[in-house]
Amino acid sequence: MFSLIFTRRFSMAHRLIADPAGKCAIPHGHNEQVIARLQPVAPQRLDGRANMVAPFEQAKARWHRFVDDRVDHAFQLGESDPMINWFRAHEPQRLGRLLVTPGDPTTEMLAACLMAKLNAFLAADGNDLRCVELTVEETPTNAVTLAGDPADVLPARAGAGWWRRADDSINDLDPVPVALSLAVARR
Ligand SMILES: Nc1nc2c(c(=O)[nH]1)N=C([C@H](O)[C@H](O)COP(=O)(O)OP(=O)(O)OP(=O)(O)O)CN2
Repeated sequence: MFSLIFTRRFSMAHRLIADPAGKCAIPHGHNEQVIARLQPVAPQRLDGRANMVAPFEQAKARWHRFVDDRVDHAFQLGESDPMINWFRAHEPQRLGRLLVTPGDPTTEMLAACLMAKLNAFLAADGNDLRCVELTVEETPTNAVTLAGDPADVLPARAGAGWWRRADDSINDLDPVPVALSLAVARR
């Protein structure tokens, strides 16, 4: 069966606090790549005319828009990271730029959330493609690949978070009242 493979790069920052003594508990950033492998839900022949599984531009447009507009330059934090409350108190207008995960935002967790999100987009668009494998290259020397169903590897308590919704959300934080965020932005 054919696979369509799309790569997008993005910048991010995160910190991993499960090991409070680890070097990764200090916020730091990476320039990463996400590589998605898409396959048709059912095997299909080339039609002998256009001979495409799907036009590249059509298959990747929604996904790359999400990566560019929402994942790029997001700050990734675990749901119980106290820095979330810091943003609530001091920069609520930036809460929407926090990508929040169940537990630490490791490369494994990001791969599972991004793969689930991409499949939510594809299903909602009525697309006959699904992401069957997704790789996040955290650094030029470290990468994580996930194949299969992200629901099988996400923590059992994770439930239905932003990664299951076909929208631009990257967290499930309560929305900040507009008046408050404008007031803080003016400070
Ligand atoms: N299984 C995982 N292990 C680690 C992750 C991860 O997401 N999954 N992440 C990190 C940190 O983000 C760290 O920034 C990267 O770790 P490290 O390999 O130490 O990075 P370096 O670039 O410094 O590696 P060198 O090859 O030694 O230069 C840690 N672990």
